[in-house]
Amino acid sequence: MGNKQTRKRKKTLKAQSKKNKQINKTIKGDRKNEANTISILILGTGDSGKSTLIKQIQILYKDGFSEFEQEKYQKAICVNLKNNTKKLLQFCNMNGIDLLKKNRRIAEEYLSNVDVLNDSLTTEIVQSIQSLWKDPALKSAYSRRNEFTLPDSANYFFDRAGEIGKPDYEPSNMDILNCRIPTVGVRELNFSVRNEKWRIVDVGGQRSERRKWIHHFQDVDLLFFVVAMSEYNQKLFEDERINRLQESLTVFTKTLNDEYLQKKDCVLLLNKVDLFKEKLENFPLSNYFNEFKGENNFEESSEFLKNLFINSAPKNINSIVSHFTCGTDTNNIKEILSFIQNKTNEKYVSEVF
Ligand SMILES: Nc1nc2c(ncn2[C@@H]2O[C@H](COP(=O)(O)OP(=O)(O)OP(=O)(O)O)[C@@H](O)[C@H]2O)c(=O)[nH]1
Ligand SMILES: [Mg+2]
Repeated sequence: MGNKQTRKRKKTLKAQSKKNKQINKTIKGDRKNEANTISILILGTGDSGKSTLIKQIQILYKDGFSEFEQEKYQKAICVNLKNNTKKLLQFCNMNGIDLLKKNRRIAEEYLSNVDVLNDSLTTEIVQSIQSLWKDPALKSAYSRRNEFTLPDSANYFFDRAGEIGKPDYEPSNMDILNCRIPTVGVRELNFSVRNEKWRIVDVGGQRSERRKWIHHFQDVDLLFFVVAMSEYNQKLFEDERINRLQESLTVFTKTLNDEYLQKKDCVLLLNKVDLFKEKLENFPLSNYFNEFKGENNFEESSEFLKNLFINSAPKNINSIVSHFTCGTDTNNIKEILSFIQNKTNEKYVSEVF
């Protein structure tokens, strides 16, 4: 009896020890993988283009977007389209911008009847949106969008309202890149380039999200800081008294001063270069930044903003390089990521691998 029990115990112990060995092997494997992975953390204020970069990585180095994601973006695109129409109409009302006579009733009905979140995008709603978007009043409100909060891609979707309203509409990659969904929480993406492993972490950039950033500082190899250059004439969504680019600069300096980020390498992505170029024609940079004394052209204005950030970078970081980017342009992002990957590999491959 006693012998039988002892044999049973020995068998259990042996099985346990085998299991422990397996667990240790897995942990060791994970650690090895971790050590071989280059970790990037993307920071920047809300709406600067951080998640758009993650979407580009999905397109470039993964299999694009899953069915679940496509459905999520399709819903968001419809809600944003309805909501942005409402925002433009409200701005017209508040600022005494008169619509064409034929659109006044459409606008009234839209404002009182359309439930942005719950109504589906019917043919009738699409027709109203198309008619309103053609109205010079809405175009005028759109050109003054720096006075209120409207996603940068609103016009892209207004122009595609007919397509979006079709029952079999499926968002293209370009639609998804342009779709705005503010990030809440954290998203991590692992990907490989030429057999090298990378991990990229995307966080929310709005004020309420920033206190979560610190939890991700410790394991960073490379920091991306994204700035929307085109924000120079916009007010902050969270506090309309504050210039958005000024907020970005404050966050940049304060964050890079953190003790955990000392001696880190930073890539400054000066994003939304397309919108920046477009805006300069009507909104010279000197109207918003008194210190800028240059000519109102892209070269001098962009150089000023670049230096504003580079010169404000704390001395304790290891290195900082900058790139002008257009987050929605896949080729542009591919080129810049390849450049960064080559440079980073030169540094980290010898250290990490
Ligand atoms: N025109 C243009 N639009 C851009 C560019 N980069 C990003 N966008 C758009 O800007 C909007 C905001 O981009 P996101 O990537 O969601 O911004 P984010 O930094 O992740 O914002 P949070 O999640 O709130 O922190 C989206 O509608 C993008 O399509 C760009 O270079 N040019
Ligand atoms: Mg985001």
